[in-house]
Amino acid sequence: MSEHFDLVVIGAGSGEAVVDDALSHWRVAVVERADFGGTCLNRGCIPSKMFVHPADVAVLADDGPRLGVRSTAEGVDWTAVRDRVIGRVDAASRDGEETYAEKPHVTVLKGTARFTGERRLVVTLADGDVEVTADRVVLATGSHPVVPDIPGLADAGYLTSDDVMRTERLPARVGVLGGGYVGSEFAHVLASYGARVTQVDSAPMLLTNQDAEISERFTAAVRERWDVRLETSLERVSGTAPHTMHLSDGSSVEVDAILVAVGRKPSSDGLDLEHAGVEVSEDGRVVVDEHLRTTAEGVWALGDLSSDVPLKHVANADARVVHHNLLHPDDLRSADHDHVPNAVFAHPQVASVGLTEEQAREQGLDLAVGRREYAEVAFGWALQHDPDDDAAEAAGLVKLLADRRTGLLVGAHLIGEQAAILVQPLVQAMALGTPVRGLARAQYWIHPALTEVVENALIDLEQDLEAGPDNA
Ligand SMILES: Cc1cc2nc3c(=O)[nH]c(=O)nc-3n(C[C@H](O)[C@H](O)[C@H](O)COP(=O)(O)OP(=O)(O)OC[C@H]3O[C@@H](n4cnc5c(N)ncnc54)[C@H](O)[C@@H]3O)c2cc1C
Ligand SMILES: NC(=O)c1ccc[n+]([C@@H]2O[C@H](COP(=O)([O-])OP(=O)(O)OC[C@H]3O[C@@H](n4cnc5c(N)ncnc54)[C@H](O)[C@@H]3O)[C@@H](O)[C@H]2O)c1
Repeated sequence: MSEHFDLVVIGAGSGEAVVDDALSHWRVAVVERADFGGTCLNRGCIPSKMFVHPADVAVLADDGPRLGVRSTAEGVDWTAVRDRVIGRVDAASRDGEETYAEKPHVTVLKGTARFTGERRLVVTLADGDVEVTADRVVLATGSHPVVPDIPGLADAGYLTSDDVMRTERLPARVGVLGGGYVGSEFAHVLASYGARVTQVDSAPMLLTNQDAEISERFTAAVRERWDVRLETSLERVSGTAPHTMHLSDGSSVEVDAILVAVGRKPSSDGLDLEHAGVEVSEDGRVVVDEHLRTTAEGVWALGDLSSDVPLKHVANADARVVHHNLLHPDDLRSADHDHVPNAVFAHPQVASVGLTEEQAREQGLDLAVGRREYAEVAFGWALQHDPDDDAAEAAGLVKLLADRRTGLLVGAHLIGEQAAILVQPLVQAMALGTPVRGLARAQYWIHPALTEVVENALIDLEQDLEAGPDNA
C-alpha cells in the first residue's frame, strides 16, 4: 500500500526551503538520504569557508613582517579547526531535521527515493521500502563530485570535498587534482595549514572560468605559495599512503593524500527519472523551463540538479521560485539566472559577475573597459609595503566591462582583498540596469575604504565610454 502526499520534496539541501508553514494545509513528505542541509551546510560552502578563515589568518600572520609587524603563523591546529567546524555544522543539520520532524504537516523520510511511475516513488529507508505517491514532486537532489577513472587512484584511496573536511589529520603532502573552485580554495587551506601542496590541472591556467587576466594573476600569486602544474594530467597513481602521482609531464610526486576536485555532476542518476517522464540532458541535468517545471506534469526541479549555475545563492533563489509556483499555479514566476556573481575564497580572493572580456569580445560587443589597481587607491597603499610591492594582498585589480551601445555594465572582475564584498555594488548595478554614466558620482564612497577602488574603476570605465568606439 502506498502513502499519498500533496507534495514530496526529494533532497533536504535547498529543497528544505520549499517547505514552510505556508504549506501547512498540505501533507508534505521530505525525503533525505543523508544530512539535512545538503552539500552547502555539511560539506560545501559553509564548512569550507570556516576552514578558509583560519587559512587567511595564517597568511596574514606570515605576511606581517612585510608591513613591519613581528608575526608568523606557527601552524594551524587542524584537529581543533575541524572539531569546531564539524561540531557547528552537524548541530545545525540536526536542528534543521528536528525542526521539520516537529511540523505537523511534514513527514520526514530518511532514505533514498527513486521513481517507479509518474509521481510514484519508492523510498528505501533503513528498515525497508515505502511506496509514496504525490500530487506534486520537487526534485532537489543536488550534485556530487566527479572522480575520473585514473589507473591506481581508487586502489590508492583519495579524498573529495565530501570527506576532506572531516579527515583525522592534516596530510603532510597533498596532491590536489583540479584548479577550479574546490581545488583552489582547498589548496589555499591545506598550504596555509602547513601541508606541502602540488596542484595539477589539465588547463593552461587556474580558475579558467574567470576572466583570463584574473586567472593569470591568481595563478601567478598562488605559485609563490605552492607547486602548480598546468597543462598536466595525472596519468596513474601507485602506492598506498604515501602515494606516487605519475604526471603527464614525465615527473612524479610523492604525496600522503590526493584531493580530487575536477568538477561536480548533477545527482540525477539513481532516481530512475525515465519512469517519471522527466527528461535529463546529456550532462545529467534535469531539463526545466523558466518556471522550473520539468517535462513531467506536477514535477519541479531546482538547484544543482537542474541549474546552469551550480551555486548556493542560485539554488536558494530557485527554491523561492518553486515555493511561489507551487502555491500560485495561475501566476507562475520565472527563475532568473542572469547577473549571478561568484567568488573564490582563496588568497587572493576572486569575485566576478557577468561576461569575461573574452566572452564579450566573442559576442562582438563594442566594449569599454575600466580598470583600477588596488595599489592606486589609499587603502591599497595600506596593503602595500612600498609602491613597488606586488605581494598578493597589494596586487589587487578591479576590471569593469561595459557595452558602448547600451552604456550598461556587462562584466565585473575582481581579484584581491575583500573581492567577494567589493563586487556587490556592481552586481546591483547590473541587476537593476543602472547605466554606468553617473553611477560613481551619484553616491558617496567612504574614504579611504577599499570601495574607492570600485569607484575609481567606474570613473575609468565612464571615461572610456565617453572616449568613443573601441579600437581594440
Ligand atoms: C566544497 C564546496 C564548497 C562550495 N562553496 C560554495 C560557496 O562558497 N558558494 C556557493 O554559492 N556555492 C558553493 N558550493 C556549491 C553549493 O554547495 C551548491 O550549489 C548547493 O549546495 C546546491 O544545493 P542543492 O540544494 O541543489 O543540492 P545539495 O545541497 O547537494 O542537496 C541535495 C540533497 O539531496 C539528497 N539526495 C540526493 N539524492 C537523493 C535521493 N535519491 N533520495 C533522497 N535524497 C537524495 C542529498 O543527500 C543532499 O542532501 C560549494 C560546493 C562545494 C562542494
Ligand atoms: N566559492 C564557491 O562558490 C564554490 C566553492 C567550491 C565549489 N563550488 C561549486 O562546486 C563546483 C565544483 O567545483 P570544482 O572545483 O570541483 O570544479 P570546477 O569546475 O570549478 O573546476 C574543475 C577543474 O578541474 C580541472 N580538471 C578537470 N578534469 C581534470 C583532470 N582529469 N585532470 C586535471 N584537471 C582536471 C578543470 O580544468 C578545472 O580547472 C563549482 O562549479 C561550483 O559550482 C563553488
